Amino acid sequence: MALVAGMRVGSRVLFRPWAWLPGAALGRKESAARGRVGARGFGSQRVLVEPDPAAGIAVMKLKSPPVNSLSLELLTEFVISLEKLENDKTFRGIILTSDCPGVFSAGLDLMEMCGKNPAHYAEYWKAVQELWLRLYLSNLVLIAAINGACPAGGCLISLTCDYRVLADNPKYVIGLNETLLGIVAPFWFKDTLVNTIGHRTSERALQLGILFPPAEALQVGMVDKVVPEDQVQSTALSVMAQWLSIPDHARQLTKNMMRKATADRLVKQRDSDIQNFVGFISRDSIQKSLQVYLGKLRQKKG
Ligand SMILES: CCCCCCCCCC/C=C\CC(=O)SCCNC(=O)CCNC(=O)[C@H](O)C(C)(C)COP(=O)(O)OP(=O)(O)OC[C@H]1O[C@@H](n2cnc3c(N)ncnc32)[C@H](O)[C@@H]1OP(=O)(O)O
Repeated sequence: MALVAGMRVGSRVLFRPWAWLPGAALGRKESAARGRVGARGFGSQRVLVEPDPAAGIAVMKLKSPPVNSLSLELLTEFVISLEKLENDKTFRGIILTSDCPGVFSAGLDLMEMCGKNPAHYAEYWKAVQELWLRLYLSNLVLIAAINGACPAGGCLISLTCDYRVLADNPKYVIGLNETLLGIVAPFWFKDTLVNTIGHRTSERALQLGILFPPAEALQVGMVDKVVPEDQVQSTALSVMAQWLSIPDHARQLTKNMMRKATADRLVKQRDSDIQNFVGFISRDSIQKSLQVYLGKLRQKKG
C-alpha cells in the first residue's frame, strides 16, 4: 500500500501520510471525535505524547534513537500526533522535546537522502514540507524545550515554535549548518531563520553554517532563554502558562498574520521545490559530499 496519499484542497495537494490508516475515510469531525486524546496519553513508536488535559497542554517527545534523525517514519508519526492534538479542542499548547539523551534532533535523516531513487527523494521531501507547514501554521502554542544538540532540520523544527528554551550545555549547539555538508538550505528554511534572527545575522549564519553554543544562540536570538539543563522542562511549562494567558483567537490570528505569507511562499511552489530538491540531491557531487559527511560522522567514534 502506498505510504503517501494526496488530497486536493483548492489548488494544492496536501500530503496525508495517515491516509492509509484505518479510519482515514472518516470525516474530519468524526475522526477527531474517535481519536480524542483524553488523559491516558498516546503515541507511536517514535513520538511519545504525554497529555495534561486539565492544563490544556501535551508534552511531545521525539524518541527515535540514537539521534532523532528525521526519517520518513518519524516525520509521518510526528504529523499524525500533531494532527490528533490539533483536532482535540482540549489542547491549546504543545511542549516539544526529545527523549534521546543529548540530542534534540540531528536533523534530516541523511540515509533518506543518500543512494535512493528520485521517487523516494520526492516522497521524503514532501513529508519534510508537510511537517514544516503544519508546525509553522499551527494554531497551538508550540514551545521547544531543547534538551540536546539541534543542528539543521532539528533547528528548523525548533524555529517553527513560538518560543525556544535551550539547556545550557556547550555540546547543545543549534543552527542551520547545511553548507558544512555541501548542501544548501532551501528558501523556506532561510525564511524561517530570517523571520527569527533577522537578515544580516542569517546571512552570516547560513553561509558559514554556524552551530551556535547556548550563550551565542541567545545573543543572536536563535533561542529565547538558556537555562540549566534540569530546568528546561519547568521553564517551558511556565513560559507556556504565560502564552496561554492570552485569548486563543487573538493570539492565533496574530500568529497567522505574522507567518502566513512565509508559508504561502512554499505552498505556491511545493511541486517545483520538490523538483529542485530531487534534482539537487540526485547530483553525483552532492551524493559524494553527503557520503563523505556520513563517513566523518562514523569515523568520529572509531
Ligand atoms: C539549489 C537549491 C535547491 C534546494 C536543495 C535542498 C538541499 C537539501 C537541503 C537539506 C536540508 C536540511 C539538511 C539536514 O537536516 S541534513 C542533516 C544535518 N545534520 C547534521 O549535520 C548533524 C549530524 N550529526 C551530528 O552532528 C551528531 O550525530 C549529533 C547530532 C551532534 C549527535 O552526536 P552523538 O555523538 O551523540 O552521536 P553520533 O555518534 O554522531 O551519531 C550516532 C549515529 O547516528 C548517525 N547520525 C547522526 N546524525 C545523523 C543524521 N542526520 N542522519 C542519519 N544518521 C545520523 C551517526 O552516523 C551515527 O551512526 P552509526 O552509529 O555510526 O551508524
